[in-house]
Amino acid sequence: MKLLVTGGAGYIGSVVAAQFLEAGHEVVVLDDLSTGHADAVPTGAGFVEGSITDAGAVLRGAGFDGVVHFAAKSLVGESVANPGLYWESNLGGTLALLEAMRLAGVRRIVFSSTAATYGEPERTPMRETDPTRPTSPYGATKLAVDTTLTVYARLHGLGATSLRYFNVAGAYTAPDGRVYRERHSPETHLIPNVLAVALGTRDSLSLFGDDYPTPDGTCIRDYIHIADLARAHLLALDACQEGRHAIYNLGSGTGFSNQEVIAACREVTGHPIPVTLAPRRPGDPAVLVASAERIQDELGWKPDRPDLHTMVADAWSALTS
Ligand SMILES: NC(=O)c1ccc[n+]([C@@H]2O[C@H](COP(=O)([O-])OP(=O)(O)OC[C@H]3O[C@@H](n4cnc5c(N)ncnc54)[C@H](O)[C@@H]3O)[C@@H](O)[C@H]2O)c1
Ligand SMILES: O=c1ccn([C@@H]2O[C@H](COP(=O)(O)OP(=O)(O)O[C@H]3O[C@H](CO)[C@H](O)[C@H](O)[C@H]3O)[C@@H](O)[C@H]2O)c(=O)[nH]1
Repeated sequence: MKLLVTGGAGYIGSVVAAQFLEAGHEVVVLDDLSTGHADAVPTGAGFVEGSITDAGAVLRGAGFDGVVHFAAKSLVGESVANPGLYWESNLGGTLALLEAMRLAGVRRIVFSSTAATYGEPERTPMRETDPTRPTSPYGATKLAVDTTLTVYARLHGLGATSLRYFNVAGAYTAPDGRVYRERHSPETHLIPNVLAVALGTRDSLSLFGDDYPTPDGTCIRDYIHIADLARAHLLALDACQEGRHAIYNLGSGTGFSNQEVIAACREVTGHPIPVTLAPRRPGDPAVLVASAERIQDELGWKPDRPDLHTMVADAWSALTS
């Protein structure tokens, strides 16, 4: 297939683009480099520097079979401070992309949705049928795109899949030896921030809260290895059916507390990793753990690397090699 990968210069999009190339597909990356890096675009992919609002010029008459859509603003805190930017980029940008697809006759899309569409969970593990009450504009814009995809599938015959990622971690080494790793600036995610202390680029890890109703008082999250997550996109694109919008959670199904993550990082790096207790971060639910049963049942996906130690070790070796 000939595929457009929006956001393919970012952490997740670059790995998925690499895996699609490995599987023999033709890939063009569309990325405005607002948070991504041109040198993350895999060798062999075409690259257009630009916004998803200009997707029409790329798609028109070019024979694309599908779009894999990662391009988005994705910082919860920034979305609270500047919701307009999130509605404009995430919902407005995606509407422009969907219209460009409709006009160019491109019939399949796989979309990066998020656990943040659910908000505070009513039960654990979380299922796709659970209520969606996002607690941030970021989660709300992603949910609005999910809803729009349902409508485009029903009214315009689009084949759409939303993958609701939980906490993506680790690094990917492609068969050609190239290493893809997380490079956000600012970095808000826990594992890269903990590893930055071991690397010496941060003095200590600010731990946001230790008074949550969990066994050790710190938040619990469901980490999924970037290689496992990326593989799900290939299955999802193959399974897209015109007129149907499917939604799948993507997590490993096991929760680890922030303290357990820090302990795993100490073990992998051999560094004591000093921690400074900080106030809770607004909007952080105590526990987010996925039920990934639906994608296991319907697409046959299951994680090969659910072990937290492996994710941390892969992230660490990508940082230090
Ligand atoms: N990292 C996670 O744990 C996580 C969890 C849930 C969902 N997601 C979603 O996955 C996707 C990828 O996340 P990531 O961690 O790789 O982020 P990232 O910031 O590394 O990648 C996003 C890419 O999109 C590009 N981009 C942003 N807006 C654009 C626009 N308007 N036009 C063209 N390109 C644009 C950026 O330059 C960047 O290369 C996002 O949609 C994010 O919301 C990520
Ligand atoms: O320096 C840090 C960074 C994070 N944390 C804590 O570590 C946990 C995980 O935080 P992350 O920022 O790594 O991940 P989130 O669970 O907040 O968010 C991620 O997963 C969400 C869904 O679960 C959304 O999809 C979101 O886009 C994605 O970044 C939270 O308790 C957070 O407060 C710290 O204590 N210190």
